[in-house]
Amino acid sequence: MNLQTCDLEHGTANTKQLPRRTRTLPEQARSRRQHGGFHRSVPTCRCHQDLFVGLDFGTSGARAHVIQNGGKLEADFRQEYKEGGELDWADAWQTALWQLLKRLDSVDKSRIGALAIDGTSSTCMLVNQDTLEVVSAPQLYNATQLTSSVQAVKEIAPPGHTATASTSALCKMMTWHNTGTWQKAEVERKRPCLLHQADWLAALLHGQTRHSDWNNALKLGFDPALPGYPPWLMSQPYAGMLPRHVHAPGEAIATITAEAAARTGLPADCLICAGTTDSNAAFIAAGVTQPGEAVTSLGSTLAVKLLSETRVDRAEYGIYSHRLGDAWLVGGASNTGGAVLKQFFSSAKLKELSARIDASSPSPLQYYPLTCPGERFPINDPALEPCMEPRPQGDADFLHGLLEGIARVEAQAYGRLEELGATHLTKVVTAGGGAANEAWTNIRSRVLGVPVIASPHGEAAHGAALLAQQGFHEHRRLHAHTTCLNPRGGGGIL
Ligand SMILES: Nc1ncnc2c1ncn2[C@@H]1O[C@H](COP(=O)(O)OP(=O)(O)O)[C@@H](O)[C@H]1O
Ligand SMILES: O=C(CO)[C@H](O)[C@H](O)COP(=O)(O)O
Repeated sequence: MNLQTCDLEHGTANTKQLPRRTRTLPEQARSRRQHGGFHRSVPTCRCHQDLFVGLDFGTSGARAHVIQNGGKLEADFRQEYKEGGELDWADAWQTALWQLLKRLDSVDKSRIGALAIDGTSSTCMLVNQDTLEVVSAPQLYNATQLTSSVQAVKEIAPPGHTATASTSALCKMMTWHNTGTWQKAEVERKRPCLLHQADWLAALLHGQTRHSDWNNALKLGFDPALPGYPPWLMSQPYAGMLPRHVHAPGEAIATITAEAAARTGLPADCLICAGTTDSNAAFIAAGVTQPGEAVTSLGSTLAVKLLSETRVDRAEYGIYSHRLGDAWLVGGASNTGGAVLKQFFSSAKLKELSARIDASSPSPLQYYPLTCPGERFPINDPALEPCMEPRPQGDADFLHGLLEGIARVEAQAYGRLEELGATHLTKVVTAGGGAANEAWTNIRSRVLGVPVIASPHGEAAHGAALLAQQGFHEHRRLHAHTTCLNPRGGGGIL
């Protein structure tokens, strides 16, 4: 496999780093044509800009990583979502965005050259494409759609396409179509369009409303191999709702708007780059480059990504392939994970009980830990019931059963990928909150039968920052002497 790539660490071509991003010239030309090309204005040397920001919007909170050229951590922050009964997710994310950017005050913001955002996959909403106001409540990554919506997608998409999964962004678009949501918004002149969580948060900074990335758009039906939307999707009556410009992750979209620059203190020529999803960002942060190596994101949920020489898309198992440059990240996301543990134990209790577990001995308990009925992968069954009974007397034994149960789901996941033709698993690098648990790491290594290590950079936000760094250097290479400025006083389409 061609791993000739753009080195995420140093922004230069390298033969050992992640796969190089490719965009077809027609697409680039089309993009510029649609936007009348990019504005040449006062040249900015950018040589002073050597810091890059990654923002990760996960399930339990948001994080910011600021890195120096080369990837060394300059600063990092975590921002919990504001508490609230019926959490207004869009408001919670937006609040966390401005809070996180405010906390960058401790950094020399004039040195920040670019920023990228990752979010949870297929989390999306309808927004007003003129004002970015939210038109329909966000549907989260694990929100199972109406059977009628899923059936309608299965009638238009190829068999096994990831968009046919009951939680896909396309099934959410189909729900908004079948319930007349977008049509009603049109009549009310709310100019609706679909954006993913990461797309929308980035749009609040760059002011453009129809942009997404290969990874976020995958479960909407975007085909990263083209790259583009397939004819079966473009012929749908709601095709006009879809993001018009789908970028390779990390590609510079625009410079920050004047309003956002004034609000955040970021420099007027700060590039806002296309983002990705949280588990792809975690993969990038882990620095995995060899086929057969994999990254398990052990956060609120369990998402696995295997660097494979072959693409595998089998929605009946919840399996899909993301593209990263010329490589395929084959995997899926389970509803099991840390959120189940959080139902029973605080992080401190998890540490205390984990230290009492003998990881070398298998737990006799046969659990399938879930917070509620419904599983996406490796079993794609919206009605799958949790199995966490019988509960033993001792909490340490109970936790051992839960950790072992989640490890078995992980092993079943990787086993399924190999059964279906993905590259043989040789090593797992762990990201997310669970990576810190040594006992769990040892349990997982025993159950998986391969070495398991914690990612050197366990936070997805680090991967997003590497994407911003890559986008900055790529943009600088393409526009060595000029910087496009947003017609609204910030940055426009590049
Ligand atoms: N020591 C630990 N052992 C196992 N799981 C842990 C530990 N500490 C935190 N977690 C789990 O990590 C999860 C949070 O990880 P994080 O990567 O922040 O998740 P997300 O981004 O999906 O919200 C929580 O669900 C918590 O249960
Ligand atoms: O479960 C999730 C919530 O954290 C992940 O965002 C998501 O499902 C993983 O999907 P992808 O592989 O497209 O990144």
